[in-house]
Amino acid sequence: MTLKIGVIGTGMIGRDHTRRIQQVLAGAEVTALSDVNLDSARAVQADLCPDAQVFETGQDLIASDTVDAVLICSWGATHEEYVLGAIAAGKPVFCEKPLATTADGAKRIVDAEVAHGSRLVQVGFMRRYDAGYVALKNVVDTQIGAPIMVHAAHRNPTVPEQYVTPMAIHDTLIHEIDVFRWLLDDDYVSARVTFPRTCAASHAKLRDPQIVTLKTAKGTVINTEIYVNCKYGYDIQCQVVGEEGIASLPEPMAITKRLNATLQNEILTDWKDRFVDSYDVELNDFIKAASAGTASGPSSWDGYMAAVTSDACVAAQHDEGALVQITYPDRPALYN
Ligand SMILES: NC(=O)C1=CN([C@@H]2O[C@H](COP(=O)(O)OP(=O)(O)OC[C@H]3O[C@@H](n4cnc5c(N)ncnc54)[C@H](O)[C@@H]3O)[C@@H](O)[C@H]2O)C=CC1
Ligand SMILES: O=C1[C@@H](O)[C@H](O)[C@@H](O)[C@H](O)[C@H]1O
Repeated sequence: MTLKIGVIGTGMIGRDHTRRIQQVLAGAEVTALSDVNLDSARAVQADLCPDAQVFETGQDLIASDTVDAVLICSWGATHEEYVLGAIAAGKPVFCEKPLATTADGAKRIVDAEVAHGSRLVQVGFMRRYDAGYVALKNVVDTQIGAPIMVHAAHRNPTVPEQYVTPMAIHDTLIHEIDVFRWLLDDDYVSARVTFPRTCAASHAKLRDPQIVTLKTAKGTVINTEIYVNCKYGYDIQCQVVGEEGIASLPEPMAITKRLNATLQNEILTDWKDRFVDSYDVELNDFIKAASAGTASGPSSWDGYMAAVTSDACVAAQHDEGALVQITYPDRPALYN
């Protein structure tokens, strides 16, 4: 059976995921598209899936018989209504991060899925599918003893003018927030933010860089530097310090050059290239599970926990150096 997928939001990542489904992955095809900008949906239809139907609204797409499963790639603030719509229709749904822009919104999705009684939602936290993180987790789980500290960095060469201080959490750190819960099999209890001097390349509405310190229930302290005007490249670093040794995330593959009297290794500049393989693997996972009427991978609960933690980090941004406690309800049995 070929899974019929409807894509809501055909901007940058919606187009890229459509390309994946149409040209890279097996077992699914894009049969429907929707975007508030209908021209964008029509352009993706023309370029990648001429047989797909273009719907005026996302809710019409979700209700259509031509759609078995839904991919949500619209702006974050619109995710909640579409995920709730897909759950109400009983259709598996892949939702790009964030699951919702507020913790309350994410909790409404958790409650709806729990009431449905089985998993339908996968959140687009693709780093869990990255070969480097998977290898790192294997070493952390089996070789370096209990983790004590994590030192991490998320650096972008530059960001658009509309990127402001809280986005460093909601848009950027959110990947670390999720991947470290998974890597350490732990939950967070507190957050603290420190701002070094703002770099010259930033602007009045963006304090960049910033350092976020998260503490987990098992006592591990995670320091993550977010620096989105670092200029030199897109660079994701992660080092886990355990009782017996240290394990680091591998660098992406790069040719080492001896050239012009220097030893050189190229550094990527675009996050799309850094995680290109993991996007393929996460969507393949979605297609497999959705074809069986369910979902696997990062869950609504993970999306909710990321939202709760993001809110705490943003509160910590407003009170530099203060320790903000992180609390959440018990995890429903559906997510054990
Ligand atoms: N997992 C990852 O690494 C990444 C995830 N994302 C997430 O994907 C989502 C989309 O990001 P981009 O593609 O970069 O944005 P974008 O702005 O390029 O595309 C978003 C599209 O959604 C459409 N849209 C907005 N409101 C809509 C609505 N109510 N119904 C239907 N369509 C609507 C817009 O017209 C636009 O075409 C965001 O939530 C973002 O955080 C984005 C980049 C990377
Ligand atoms: O989601 C993403 C972007 O929105 C964000 O701005 C980048 O820093 C991330 O690495 C990328 O994966």
